[in-house]
Amino acid sequence: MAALAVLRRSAPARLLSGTLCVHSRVLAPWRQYQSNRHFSNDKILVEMDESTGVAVMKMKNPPVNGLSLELLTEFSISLEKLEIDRGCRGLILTSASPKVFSAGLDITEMCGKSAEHYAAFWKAVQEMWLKLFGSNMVTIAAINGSSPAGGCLMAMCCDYRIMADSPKYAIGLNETQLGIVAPFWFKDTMTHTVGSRVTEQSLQLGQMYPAPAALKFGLVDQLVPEDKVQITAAAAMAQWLSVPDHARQITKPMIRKPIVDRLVKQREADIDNFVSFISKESIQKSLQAYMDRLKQKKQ
Ligand SMILES: CCCCC/C=C/C(=O)SCCNC(=O)CCNC(=O)[C@H](O)C(C)(C)COP(=O)(O)OP(=O)(O)OC[C@H]1O[C@@H](n2cnc3c(N)ncnc32)[C@H](O)[C@@H]1OP(=O)(O)O
Repeated sequence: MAALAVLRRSAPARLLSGTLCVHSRVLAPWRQYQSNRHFSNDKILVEMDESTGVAVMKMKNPPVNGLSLELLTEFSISLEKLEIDRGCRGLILTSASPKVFSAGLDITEMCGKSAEHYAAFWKAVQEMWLKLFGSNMVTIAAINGSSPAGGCLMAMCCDYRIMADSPKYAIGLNETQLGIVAPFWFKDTMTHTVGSRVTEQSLQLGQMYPAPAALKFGLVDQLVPEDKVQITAAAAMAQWLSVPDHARQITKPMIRKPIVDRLVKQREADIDNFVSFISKESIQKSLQAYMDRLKQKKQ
């Protein structure tokens, strides 16, 4: 079954055998979507180039692309659509806002809300991670601005990261600076990207790295001038897509599946941990103080 799934993604419909072409008729509803070159909802815009099989997904939640429940939900639905679309082989993830890729989780979703809300929010964060980190497609992050915490997580989920070459833009998992703790799967994702030693230090210090520093230890793979980020991502994607899909798609989970499985096994416990941690009065105070500091910075 797994091999069939891989084959179904890797071969364009016209190259498939009779049996699989019958499947394409069964899947008529998404073929309707396939004919659209663009689809968008409030927070996510997708532009699909059917000639290359590459979708560009833009987060659009101004001013800073905070990962709200709404954005995360739309993100997962959009990614799911692309994942089952046999015409789509690659995803470029970027921001519709200049200067910020994503400010990470929307802190207002974690302040002064009910336990039910926190649980729903955290489930959506998990879902985003499971879908993006576990994607069968080639995923490239075109990081066109700052990318703290959850924004960095999203970028690290991708197969390749291209960032705007400016010391004004920083990336990293800064959770401890907010008085909160990145969960084990954020840590696993960073370890997967840059190794244990850098992760240990970065996570404890909640360190944000200007783009040039991030390149030095492999948190990002390539820096290019800000106005070249998208075109470079498209070129890198073409290179990744020159590898036969079936071989690449069997290789990727050899490394990622054990990491995905760790969260899958502990999803409910991880939600309970988050809800109990974030509901603590001391944590709420800490987040509120951080939000106040962000606002004061402007005055
Ligand atoms: C407990 C379990 C672990 C949970 C794991 C948590 C993961 C996370 O992702 S927590 C979020 C961490 N994110 C940050 O620390 C980013 C904070 N933001 C910034 O550093 C900056 O905003 C920036 C570099 C992303 C952009 O800077 P700039 O262009 O100068 O924009 P402003 O700082 O003026 O922000 C504009 C506006 O947006 C509000 N805001 C910024 N970040 C967030 C956020 N993450 N959530 C909610 N709101 C955010 C900021 O307060 C400003 O609001 P107004 O003053 O009302 O305009």
